[in-house]
Amino acid sequence: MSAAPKVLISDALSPAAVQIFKDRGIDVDFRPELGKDKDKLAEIIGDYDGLAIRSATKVTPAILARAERLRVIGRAGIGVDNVDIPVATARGVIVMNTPFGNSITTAEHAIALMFALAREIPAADASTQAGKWEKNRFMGVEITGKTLGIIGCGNIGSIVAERGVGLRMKVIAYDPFLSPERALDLGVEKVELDELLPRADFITLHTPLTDKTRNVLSEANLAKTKAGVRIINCARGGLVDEAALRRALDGGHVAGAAFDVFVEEPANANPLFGHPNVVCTPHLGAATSEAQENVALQVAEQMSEYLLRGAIQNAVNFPSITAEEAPKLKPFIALAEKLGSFAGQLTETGITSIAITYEGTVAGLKTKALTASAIAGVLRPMLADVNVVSAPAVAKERGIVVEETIREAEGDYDALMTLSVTTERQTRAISGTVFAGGKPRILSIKDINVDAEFAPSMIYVTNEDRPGFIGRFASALGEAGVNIATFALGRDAPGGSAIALVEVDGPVPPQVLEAVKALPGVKQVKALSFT
Ligand SMILES: NC(=O)c1ccc[n+]([C@@H]2O[C@H](COP(=O)([O-])OP(=O)(O)OC[C@H]3O[C@@H](n4cnc5c(N)ncnc54)[C@H](O)[C@@H]3O)[C@@H](O)[C@H]2O)c1
Ligand SMILES: O=C(O)[C@H](O)COP(=O)(O)O
Repeated sequence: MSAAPKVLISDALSPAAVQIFKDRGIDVDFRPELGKDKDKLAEIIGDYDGLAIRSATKVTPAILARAERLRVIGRAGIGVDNVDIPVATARGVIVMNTPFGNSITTAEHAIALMFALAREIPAADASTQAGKWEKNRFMGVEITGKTLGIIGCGNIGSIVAERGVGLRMKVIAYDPFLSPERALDLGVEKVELDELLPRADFITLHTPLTDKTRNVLSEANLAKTKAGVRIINCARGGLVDEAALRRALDGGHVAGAAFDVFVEEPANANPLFGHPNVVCTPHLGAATSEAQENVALQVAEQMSEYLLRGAIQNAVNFPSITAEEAPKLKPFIALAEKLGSFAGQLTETGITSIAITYEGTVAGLKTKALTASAIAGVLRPMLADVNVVSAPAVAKERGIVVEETIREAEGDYDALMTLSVTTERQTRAISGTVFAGGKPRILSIKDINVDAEFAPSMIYVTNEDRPGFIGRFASALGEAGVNIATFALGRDAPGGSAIALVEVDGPVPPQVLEAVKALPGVKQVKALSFT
């Protein structure tokens, strides 16, 4: 029996996660202090199959380089900007998050910060508790009837929008991906950024930090805002130019700012600190017991399902596969991998494209996962480290075009998969199916029908279809002491091109291949191996 998978929790997750892992039979180490100790994390990460994190753990290329066993990173929360996704993907590590578990809590924090700004609650609280009773110092603004401008109206932005509507605000939103129907449903007016900036009394940000959203509130855009605007950022540091915002606050154009997230975190110093109209919290957006319980339970379940059953949910670098789909996919993943491996082992020049056609029942499965497996199979003979997660990215990086076609069953088989690999010299196609019992089977090679199973040790021969070849071929193997286990033959036409696919017991010595190659009519000979 193989050893139980091992998971490291390197961030302050709810202990509920530990219990889930234990209940599922997974070994778990709860070391929340490691999120801040990258050297120690690098030292021990090589022992783990899974890593569960929040935002304190930075999963850098240096950490990933030491993570030899790592199969999955689970983010108990939404933002995965603390994980180097391309490097994780290239190393075949699934990265999953919990996209909804803390949305309500974070939206509530944005609303709480909006009220804190409108009524200067933190400053009034400090003054009152200092015994000052400054009743005339704090003059707030009403929320009702004000315009709330939302930048990024996804999960959290939408909840903020609903709350804003409930507070009798006029809600406008800038989000290129917000459909007019969804805006109507939410009671939100969809606007362009240049319209939102001068209209909003309160602006709240709810986009991820990307190259497009970085500094969305730049100096120039801050200058376009309405005088007296109040700005709330509960999404990510870097969406607002902090230094420019400080100048706008000092100059009085911006009336207040409430920030939960900062360019540098932990934010021990920041340009916004010390301004009387600034309210700050230390990245508390997701910090409620409800949200933390939600994300911890969810991430532990998702990681366990992947490590134990191969089910993939909420991965940011691989298509989802449910626990029900995983066993149905398994034999086709093996078929895709083996078809790819067949083509990959025969390929000697640069690959320009890989095309996969799915016919019949297999077309209804998660073909993206099958395609990824086929690509991994093609590339592995050349790049040993590639796996099903990293393969699509590796192919893209190498300029290999990947095409997927899905169609109804046309031939004799309920499910048929055909893989064509085009190189600088030729296109080679191979088809297969899965027989009862889950066994992958080859059905045709280069449009020639051949019926064979994949075996650990095989010899593939293409030759001219002439009398006497089979006898000479079998004798060559027999004389070299190579025992034939199964023998599959095919040809396109009498006297045309023929194929022999032979399963042998044990590895094939190179001199045997040479001897076969020297037989009359032989065009190509190759030893293949399928594990
Ligand atoms: N402060 C916290 O503790 C906390 C907690 C949870 C989430 N967050 C952060 O909140 C952010 C939003 O989370 P979500 O769950 O709503 O994500 P989401 O993916 O559901 O929504 C993001 C929205 O931003 C939109 N968007 C993308 N690029 C845009 C652009 N250039 N301009 C305008 N809109 C754009 C998208 O279309 C999408 O609708 C994430 O960055 C997340 O990490 C912070
Ligand atoms: O993206 C998120 O989910 C939030 O930023 C929460 O981060 P945290 O888990 O570190 O509180």
